[in-house]
Amino acid sequence: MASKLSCTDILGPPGSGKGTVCQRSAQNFGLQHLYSGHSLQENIKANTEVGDMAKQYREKGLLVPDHVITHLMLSKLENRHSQHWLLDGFPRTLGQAEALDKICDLDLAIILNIPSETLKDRLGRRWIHPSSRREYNLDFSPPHVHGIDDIAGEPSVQQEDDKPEAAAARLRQYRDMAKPVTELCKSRGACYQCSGTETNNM
Ligand SMILES: Nc1nc2c(ncn2[C@@H]2O[C@H](COP(=O)(O)OP(=O)(O)O)[C@@H](O)[C@H]2O)c(=O)[nH]1
Ligand SMILES: Nc1ncnc2c1ncn2[C@@H]1O[C@H](COP(=O)(O)OP(=O)(O)O)[C@@H](O)[C@H]1O
Repeated sequence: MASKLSCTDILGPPGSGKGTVCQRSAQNFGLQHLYSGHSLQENIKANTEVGDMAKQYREKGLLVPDHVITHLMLSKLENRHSQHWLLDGFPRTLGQAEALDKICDLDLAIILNIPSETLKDRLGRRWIHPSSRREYNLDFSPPHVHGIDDIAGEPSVQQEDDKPEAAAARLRQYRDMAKPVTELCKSRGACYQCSGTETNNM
């Protein structure tokens, strides 16, 4: 039987800094960063069937159905078997975690615990250049000119699901879904919990 994949998982609510931590870790340790939000965004851009469906869920701040995201993510993981993966945004439900568990040995789960007021504040200040997905934060990593992407010189925008109502729905959903996922990850590998309000100090 083929050996299982090897992966590290970064878990946390929307705005907790998963993407920021993953970008730094992928660069510093040569890991392959796989980000579920980005994979869905690629499909939205390419107008695929998955993309059309994902767009509707995203705009309301809802998770896309398990079978859709699981199929998308597992097919990417299985394509590059020799790689050590750094997973960002997946799994988010127990169903996703169980599907991943069948093909992947979890080396480490890093869980980001950030106070909800900080999360709301960060999401409200996150702006994105749509075509490159470059991210800015009005305090933490501001662009040179407000609302303009530093490299393309084009407008950056606030995503629909970072606006207050959708962001609040996403945070509520995370609270409802996260516990069994973190419990499964804890039972499988080393688990490191980071708490605080500053990514640079975690
Ligand atoms: N003020 C502040 N903003 C941060 C910090 N760490 C990350 N951010 C910003 O908060 C937002 C959410 O971070 P991100 O890495 O995208 O989180 P994710 O949604 O969990 O992937 C982004 O706009 C980041 O630039 C921090 O320590 N302080
Ligand atoms: N593992 C997942 N399961 C279901 N939906 C997902 C998953 N990952 C991303 N999504 C969808 O994409 C949206 C944006 O996710 P993401 O870009 O990871 O946001 P954030 O960085 O704010 O946590 C989610 O609100 C959800 O609709």
